[in-house]
Amino acid sequence: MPLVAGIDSSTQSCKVVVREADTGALVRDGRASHPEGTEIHPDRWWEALVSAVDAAGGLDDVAAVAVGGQQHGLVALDESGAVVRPALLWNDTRSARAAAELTEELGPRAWAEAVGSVPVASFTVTKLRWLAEAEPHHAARVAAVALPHDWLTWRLAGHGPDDPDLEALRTDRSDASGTGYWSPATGEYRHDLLVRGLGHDAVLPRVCGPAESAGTLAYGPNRHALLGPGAGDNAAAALGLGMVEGDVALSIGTSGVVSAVSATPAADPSGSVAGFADATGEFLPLAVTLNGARVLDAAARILGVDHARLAELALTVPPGSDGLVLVPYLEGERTPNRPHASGSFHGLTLATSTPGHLARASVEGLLHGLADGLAAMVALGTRPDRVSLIGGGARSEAVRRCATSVFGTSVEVPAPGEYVADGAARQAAWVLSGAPEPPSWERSGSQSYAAAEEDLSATAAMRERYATARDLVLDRLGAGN
Ligand SMILES: Nc1ncnc2c1ncn2[C@@H]1O[C@H](COP(=O)(O)OP(=O)(O)O)[C@@H](O)[C@H]1O
Ligand SMILES: O=C(CO)[C@@H](O)[C@H](O)COP(=O)(O)O
Repeated sequence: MPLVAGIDSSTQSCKVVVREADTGALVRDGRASHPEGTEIHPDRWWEALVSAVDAAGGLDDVAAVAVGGQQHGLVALDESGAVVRPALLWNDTRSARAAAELTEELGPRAWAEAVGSVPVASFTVTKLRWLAEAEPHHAARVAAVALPHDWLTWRLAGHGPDDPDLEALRTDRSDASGTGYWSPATGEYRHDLLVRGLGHDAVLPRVCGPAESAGTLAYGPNRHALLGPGAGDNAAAALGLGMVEGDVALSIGTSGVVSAVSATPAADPSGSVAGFADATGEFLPLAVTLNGARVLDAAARILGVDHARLAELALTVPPGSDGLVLVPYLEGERTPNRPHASGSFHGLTLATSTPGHLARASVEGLLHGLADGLAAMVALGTRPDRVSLIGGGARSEAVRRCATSVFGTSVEVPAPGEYVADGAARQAAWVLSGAPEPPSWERSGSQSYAAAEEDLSATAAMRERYATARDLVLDRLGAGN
């Protein structure tokens, strides 16, 4: 039976799965860490990919490969195929002023109509404007602009400084829709918006269809495997989960993401919802926070405990943390657009000054950010029939249980796994099959967390208290200068 590989080059690590193309059965997997930071040379991603592939037993026997990846990161290439400067990642907020300028120039409604989203600092077009203003010598050298997954796919096809064919760059609809210069509604690039950011035109990766081959692998001895077009990580996760309309995914990775499959493109002039495309030919409106699982990492660090103990502590305290609220803007925030904000605890009393309260308020704070995102999606027409929790943070028992009270609904927790890498593998199998639909792969082992009566009765008051606290935050010292 042929094998396929799926790769997830995400913010904190690279993960590889090798699966049977027909059944989706897991054959082997591997992972490797990425360095910390919001500015990373793409060579570090390549090195991690090579290590993760080695850990997964190599790619010699696979018939197709696809790459899912963190969205938006700016990979600027010169004429010789060299990377012009380290990539600015989706969670690098230095382009916040450029985002505000660009939004003001056209107006939020025009941006939403043109490209489905109002650009915030995460979007590639704002990073290009920052580059043009702050490092004009680098901007002048830019001959092509790619995203993390486009660049890795290009490298897997054997390109790079030794074979710098910029015209061979490929991407897909889902990741192109996070650039700020591609329209999910028309399926066309807006080179005028690219020029508005960068100051001049550049080669952009050709946008492949959902199951179109992006070329052939040139990695080690394997020169015959097909390359899939890849996808942005959220669209890859949707494919890995087999999401259909009515499914909402809450992903708690480095980012917090609420996403839902839709048959129509979204265009939200308020900027809360990004109107992205998915990896199957449909659309994937989503709302993203900068503060996902790292809020849990920070709370565990403050308390000097590991994740398991953090969860135990959190679950000693009732829903609503007796009024203690964390506004979790530890990295600034993207939804709402507050790139310079810092985090704040509100409602501290002698009674709430306990490790348990701090733990539960931290878990609830990150979930409130996602609940606000879901509310914005619902206002635009999303119908959440089933809510699933994925990403590293979903491994926490406290996240699972607190989610029922913050969201006021039951949640599904799919069996712990690498759904972005799985989605990339499923895309690879789809490309290999040449069929009109992706292969149906069975998924088992979901757990259901039902909302208890006392959880549900706390929801409205908690949401209201969070909404009051949400606006009472200080900017980070020195931020925005
Ligand atoms: N059991 C756990 N409880 C809470 N957080 C966890 C747990 N396991 C992993 N994490 C957190 O999940 C994050 C990594 O999740 P992942 O989805 O792989 O992120 P990304 O895709 O952004 O690289 C890390 O911040 C890590 O600390
Ligand atoms: O910016 C977005 C989507 O718009 C993020 O979802 C990134 O794509 C990073 O994802 P993770 O590494 O947190 O999974």
